[in-house]
Amino acid sequence: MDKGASGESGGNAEDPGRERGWREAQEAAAAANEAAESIPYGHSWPERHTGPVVRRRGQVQAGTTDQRLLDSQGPTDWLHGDPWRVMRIQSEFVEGFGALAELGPAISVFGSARTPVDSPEYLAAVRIGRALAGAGYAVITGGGPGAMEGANKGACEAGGASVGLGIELPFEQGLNPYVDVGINFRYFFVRKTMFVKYAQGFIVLPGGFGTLDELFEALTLVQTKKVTRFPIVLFGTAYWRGLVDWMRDTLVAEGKASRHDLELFHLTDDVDEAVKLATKEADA
Ligand SMILES: C/C(=C\CNc1ncnc2c1ncn2[C@@H]1O[C@H](COP(=O)(O)O)[C@@H](O)[C@H]1O)CO
Repeated sequence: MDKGASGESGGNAEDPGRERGWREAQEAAAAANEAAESIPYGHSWPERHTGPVVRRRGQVQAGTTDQRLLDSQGPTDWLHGDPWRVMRIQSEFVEGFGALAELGPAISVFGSARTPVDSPEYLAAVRIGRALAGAGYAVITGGGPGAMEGANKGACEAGGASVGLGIELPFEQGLNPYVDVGINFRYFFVRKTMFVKYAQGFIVLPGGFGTLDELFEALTLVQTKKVTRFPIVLFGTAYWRGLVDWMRDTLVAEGKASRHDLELFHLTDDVDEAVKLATKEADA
């Protein structure tokens, strides 16, 4: 803001009428300020409302939010504080919702970032992406390499919508070249909301911690009925068998999950079956 244009006081030296009007407005604002801070609503304590926040007694801050915004030239540590982070988090939701709201039916495909390009798993991801595009579904991945890239490649080459929801990581990777709509997120939890909110189901290829995190987030959401009608397909029976056995023989056997929870997901090695299972609720 160019404060010099109207002088340091904020008045207008070339136009005495405007200068007087401005000063009167300032005085009225100051009086209102003071009144709000001293005897509001008949109470005897100072009170100030700033949006939904009420401050009373010693917690009342001087000035108004606008004043603090426009006058501030002080330290910049607020840039790194939580209130500012909340704005960034909010803006990530806004950007994500804005970019994906009109995507149409979609399936999120997860899998290892380390799957080699020349592996059967990469090829399976390509085939899954292609089959989903052929069935009229957009493919949403984490936008990274490996299985994510395979699924985006299949979708992109088949003319489908290929979406990558990237994540800021210490080792910068960038979105894979087959992503046609890409969003880079700072926050995992915002990104995870998008995977669920804009997909009708999940297909999960073999993967590590990141993939397991996404799988168990989805399972928890379905188990707790936070999402309904949301198929989860584990692709690669040999890879997932050990985990499923452990769920049955340990989790369920020791009463940490119900027998019915094992019905919250499907297991297959067949691309067409994976697509059919993942899309069945949306097609129903
Ligand atoms: C590890 C390497 C690159 C990481 N780059 C990633 N880019 C985007 N998304 C990622 C990345 N790494 C993990 N993810 C997310 O987790 C899932 C895969 O994690 P996993 O531990 O490999 O199973 C994946 O679905 C993403 O959403 C260098 O190769």
